[in-house]
Amino acid sequence: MADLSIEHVSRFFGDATALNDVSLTVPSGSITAIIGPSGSGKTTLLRLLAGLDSPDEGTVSIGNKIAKLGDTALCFQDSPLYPHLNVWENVAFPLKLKATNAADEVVKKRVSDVLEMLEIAPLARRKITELSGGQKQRVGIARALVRDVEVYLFDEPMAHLDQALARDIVADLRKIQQSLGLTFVYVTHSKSEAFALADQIVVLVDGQVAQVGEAEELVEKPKTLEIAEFLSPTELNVRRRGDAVEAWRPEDTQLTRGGTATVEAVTYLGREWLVQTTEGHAVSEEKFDVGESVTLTQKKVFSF
Ligand SMILES: Nc1ncnc2c1ncn2[C@@H]1O[C@H](COP(=O)(O)OP(=O)(O)OP(=O)(O)O)[C@@H](O)[C@H]1O
Repeated sequence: MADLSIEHVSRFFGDATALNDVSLTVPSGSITAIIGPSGSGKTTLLRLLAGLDSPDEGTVSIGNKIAKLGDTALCFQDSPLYPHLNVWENVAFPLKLKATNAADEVVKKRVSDVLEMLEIAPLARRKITELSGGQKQRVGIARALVRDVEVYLFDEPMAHLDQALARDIVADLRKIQQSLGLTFVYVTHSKSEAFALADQIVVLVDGQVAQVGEAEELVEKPKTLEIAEFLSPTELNVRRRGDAVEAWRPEDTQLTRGGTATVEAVTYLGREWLVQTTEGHAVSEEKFDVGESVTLTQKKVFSF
């Protein structure tokens, strides 16, 4: 297994620059998540890695060879499954295409193993039309993982699933990747999926790599206001003084009763309350009432 290297890759569509001089290494045997605002170039990058599109500038290589179609397996949010084939046949399909060099027994073993790992072995004989959304997506993932390739690519595979289902599948994916030492590139809108899965997270902004790091590093030391805003679970508090910008998360803001700020709105977040005041937002374990006077104390401030 070899590292995937993206070197000085740019992709233009007419006047639009979808990717601008992107360089990145995806270490073999690890998961790299690619996150970023809508339109930042995530899907464009993944299509280049899959060999479905070519860069206008730069190279994508695996080890010391330029990557080509077939070196990677791609799983989409709505992996198109063949409705006339059952689960087993759908998963075996990519291997059957190569049947000339894959013996029947090898195919059987590989398909059984993958169905087992994704906990869909009992569904092997079911028709695709008889599956739930989550089960279908497990079949789509199985059909990518059944292939023996250098890198597995995922484009928003959980986009249409509810959070609990997505969490279960993400946990299984992580287990499979770690036990087999596979290399994954995983594009997602979901920060929590990226945090749960990835060894390395790449933040793309406007077609450029804005920051690369582990989850904690990105959350605690965002390089730009845009990254801090993107990664904050709730709307950041921002103060501008000339060119200097300070920002702090509502989660890092303590709220006490009495003071110069007035509570304007209160939203229940599940376990805590988002309290919006005339002097900024705070997340509090205690409930405050609209109209109350409060004081906000910042526990951690980012300066940009
Ligand atoms: N085939 C195309 N023709 C023209 N412009 C394109 C094409 N594909 C992508 N773009 C543009 O390139 C930019 C990056 O698009 P891309 O789909 O890669 O972003 P994304 O980060 O995946 O977005 P989203 O999160 O919304 O899926 C966007 O401005 C998009 O409009």
